[in-house]
Amino acid sequence: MSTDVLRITHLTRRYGQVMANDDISLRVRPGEVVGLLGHNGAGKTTLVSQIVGLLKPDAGEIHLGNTDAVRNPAAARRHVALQPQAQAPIDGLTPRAAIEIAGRLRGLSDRDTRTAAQNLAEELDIGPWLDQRAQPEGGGLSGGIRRLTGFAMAVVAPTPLLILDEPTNDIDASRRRLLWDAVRRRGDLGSGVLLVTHNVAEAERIVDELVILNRGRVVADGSPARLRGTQDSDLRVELQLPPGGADPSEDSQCPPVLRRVRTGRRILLTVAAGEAANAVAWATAQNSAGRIEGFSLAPTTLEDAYLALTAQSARERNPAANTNPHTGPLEPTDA
Ligand SMILES: Nc1ncnc2c1ncn2[C@@H]1O[C@H](COP(=O)(O)OP(=O)(O)OP(=O)(O)O)[C@@H](O)[C@H]1O
Repeated sequence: MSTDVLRITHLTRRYGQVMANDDISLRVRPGEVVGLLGHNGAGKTTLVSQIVGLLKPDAGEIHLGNTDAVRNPAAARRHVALQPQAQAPIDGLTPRAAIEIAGRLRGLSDRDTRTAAQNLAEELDIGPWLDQRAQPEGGGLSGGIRRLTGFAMAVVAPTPLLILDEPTNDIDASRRRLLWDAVRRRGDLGSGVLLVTHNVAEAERIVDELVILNRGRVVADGSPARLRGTQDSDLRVELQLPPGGADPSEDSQCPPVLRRVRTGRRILLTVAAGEAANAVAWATAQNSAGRIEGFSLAPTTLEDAYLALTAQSARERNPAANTNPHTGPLEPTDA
């Protein structure tokens, strides 16, 4: 008997010549928030579609609890709630009606549904719009309120597995924070959560584990601290190059660099905390000499590691390539 709410083993799915999912294995345990990160076209939606039974794998297994989701998708769907990347089709409804309909479809009583809708409106701060009707072509309600309503529809009745596909799209900064807290709370209340996102920096705060997909493959997985791969005290020096500028951090005067990633005209250097003063002095000199347009110093984040990992994977697959679909032009050089 498995205790995992989701277990995927050696999952493979092609579209013609495109290997959309290539031998993917991952698991989500009860109470765990697992972030699934990847560039556009990395294979995230293909993976989610197979978990919820909308697409058949070419090979591999998917289990939701002890239910084989490939053989028995209808039974598996009872274990999972999904907030898809597309906006929920709620035109003609108020958020309250949409959330209550979702609750009833999930088997809640009328009374429990009403209470759940009210509580979610408070948790997500959408009370003022709860009885405002969504109109066609985006009228009546903003994209952010529609997105939050979609989240509320997915979580109105707890499920063992919750899948959220880019849940923060369109949402303003203050409500985004409420939403991240609400996602974390679903994990703390016992659901396993698979969180699909591009937002590496914000996801880092709330996930227990991360799986990084690159061109259909898992290129790294583990806790944010492990994937960051640096000491908590390490610092990031970000350099902004002038148009056509060369990377000045290759010169011998630059303090020792633990990791170096270039995305377009932006260069991210990871340096040890003890090198902070040297790094500032060196960057100030580069700035005065016009080799960079500006710089900043900040703690390292998972984004630095993510960019380095996906760049490394792209380089291994195609040593001649100089681009990465996530970041655009990229010339990574890991120190
Ligand atoms: N119906 C389809 N027919 C052919 N190719 C497809 C189809 N759906 C997806 N693909 C291809 O499969 C790969 C994975 O796509 P997928 O939509 O799963 O990526 P994604 O990580 O969800 O991207 P995004 O972040 O842009 O939503 C891409 O190369 C995409 O072009």
